[in-house]
Amino acid sequence: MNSIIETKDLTIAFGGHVAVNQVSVQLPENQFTSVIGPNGAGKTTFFNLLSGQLKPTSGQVFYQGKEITDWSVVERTRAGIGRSFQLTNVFPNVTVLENIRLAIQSREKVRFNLFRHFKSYTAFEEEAHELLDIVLLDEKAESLAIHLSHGEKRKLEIAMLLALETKLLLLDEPTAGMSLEEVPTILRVIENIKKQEDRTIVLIEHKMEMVLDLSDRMMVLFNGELLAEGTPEEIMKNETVQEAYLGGDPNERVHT
Ligand SMILES: Nc1ncnc2c1ncn2[C@@H]1O[C@H](COP(=O)(O)OP(=O)(O)OP(=O)(O)O)[C@@H](O)[C@H]1O
Repeated sequence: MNSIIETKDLTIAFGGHVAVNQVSVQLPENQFTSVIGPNGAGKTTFFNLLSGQLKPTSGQVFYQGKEITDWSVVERTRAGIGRSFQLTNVFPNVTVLENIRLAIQSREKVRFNLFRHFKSYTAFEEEAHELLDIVLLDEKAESLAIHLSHGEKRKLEIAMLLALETKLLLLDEPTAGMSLEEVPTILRVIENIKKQEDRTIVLIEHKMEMVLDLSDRMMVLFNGELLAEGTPEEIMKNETVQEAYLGGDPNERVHT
């Protein structure tokens, strides 16, 4: 199995506090990996190190076999690493469809060269509808982005990542702040993306039970360290994980 991203002894310290401590892990291509761990375990910091928002104190990051430790966020984005952010590139007073179309257009502009023809406006729109279908948002295509619910905004954010042809989607707790009714649909969106070739999802989730069935792999962070990595089954059986994360009770899956 090829790894899309790999870290070697990845470490970052803020002052005296080591937030990510010597994490060495390989995340396989075209799989869905969830990153779990209690508050302050270092999950978001680990993501920031993968996306380039933070530079490590020591250690390395490799993407598709190439070392990218010193690459900027922009370089990583261009290479296909996309981090979900709170809709910083979304135009609130523009329709959902237009937002996606503009993202596709900007992607094509970056790639434009003499040997490639620009896609037509209709082709952009068709692709935008396809992406909205994947994130279960096509019925809101004509709504202004500003009018979307919290959950719908998260879906739009994911569609934007897809529009930019992101290969590695780093999703930081997409279910956070969602209503109970919205949570299952975001999980269905993840299932839809999993069916696509050339997409790898790595997702931070606080509640292990939420992603247990969907995950191909899981990695558990605890106090900045990688406690375990493996299939959900392996993680559930792992005694260190049970003791540290689940308080020693194998039936107690949910961390709150
Ligand atoms: N910029 C920073 N400066 C100082 N300390 C930081 C900084 N960013 C994170 N930390 C600390 O690093 C540790 C890990 O934080 P991080 O946000 O990565 O954890 P987390 O697992 O994502 O937690 P949560 O589930 O609460 O989001 C915490 O103790 C946090 O206070």
